[in-house]
Amino acid sequence: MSLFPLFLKLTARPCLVVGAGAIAEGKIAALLESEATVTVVAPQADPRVEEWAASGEITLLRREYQTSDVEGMFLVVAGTNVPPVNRAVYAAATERGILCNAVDDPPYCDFYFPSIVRRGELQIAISTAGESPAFAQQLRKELNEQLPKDLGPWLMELGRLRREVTAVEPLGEPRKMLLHQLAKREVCGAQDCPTRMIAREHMASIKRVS
Ligand SMILES: C[C@@]1(CC(=O)O)c2cc3[nH]c(cc4nc(cc5[nH]c(cc(n2)[C@H]1CCC(=O)O)[C@@](C)(CC(=O)O)[C@@H]5CCC(=O)O)C(CC(=O)O)=C4CCC(=O)O)c(CCC(=O)O)c3CC(=O)O
Ligand SMILES: NC(=O)C1=CN([C@@H]2O[C@H](COP(=O)(O)OP(=O)(O)OC[C@H]3O[C@@H](n4cnc5c(N)ncnc54)[C@H](O)[C@@H]3O)[C@@H](O)[C@H]2O)C=CC1
Repeated sequence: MSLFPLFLKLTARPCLVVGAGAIAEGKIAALLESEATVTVVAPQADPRVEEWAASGEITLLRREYQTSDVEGMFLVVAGTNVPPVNRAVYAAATERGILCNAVDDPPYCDFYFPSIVRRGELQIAISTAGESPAFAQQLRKELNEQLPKDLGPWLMELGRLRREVTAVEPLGEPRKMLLHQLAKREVCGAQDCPTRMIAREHMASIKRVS
């Protein structure tokens, strides 16, 4: 199987989660993290899901799923403990061209959830295409141990510098080389960091010329 990897922008996109137990809860948390507009339908909801509903972070429909729930959705996750329900959700979504994941039921998934290592805006998503979710999880833990803890703030600063550079330096080889230089991670303070000094000098020389 050859899966296509991508990172979706879900901000304000309507997403449906069917089920509100332990498994659904993790999916809802991930969708909220991506700023999706989340509707959950389930007769029984775990406490954390009830909290999200009470604080207005999600819309919770306290009843059994019905086919029309998928109407207008961008993405659907079927995470009940009743496989035939999950499969019916998948069928309804598919009929309407909506992507769906029936949790832990690969033939009824248009996409799989990856294992994620995260540092701020940096995300490393691991997929084994369902060959071994346990291995995906173990690799996540290994990478998490190895990656520096402060990569998130460092990347934010790098992004800010990159925007400064791209605002003044036109597209081309010198700009590319400078950005590669900046992206080399040095263990040093922000002010005396050689890559930042290079950037500062370069920006100053651009200003002197113009
Ligand atoms: C295909 C996929 C579809 C999907 O659900 O998206 C799927 C399917 C199945 N998982 C099963 C079992 C387990 N899943 C986990 C854990 C995770 N499973 C996740 C994703 C995926 N799981 C998708 C493929 C991902 C990939 O391989 O790249 C992760 C990465 C993300 C997430 O779930 O959000 C998350 C780790 C997150 C993390 O910690 O980083 C563990 C580990 C544990 O629980 O300790 C076990 C037990 C050990 C084992 O089985 O390996 C079973 C058998 C169920 C049964 O026994 O009946 C099936 C069904 C089947 O294989 O047929
Ligand atoms: N909990 C776990 O650690 C694992 C669970 N799974 C599988 O994931 C699935 C879900 O597990 P849990 O979240 O633990 O189950 P759960 O029992 O905690 O929650 C099930 C949820 O589905 C809802 N539901 C049931 N019928 C429904 C319907 N007709 N319409 C809408 N909602 C409905 C319930 O109200 C409840 O909110 C199960 O198939 C389980 O086998 C797989 C691996 C691990």
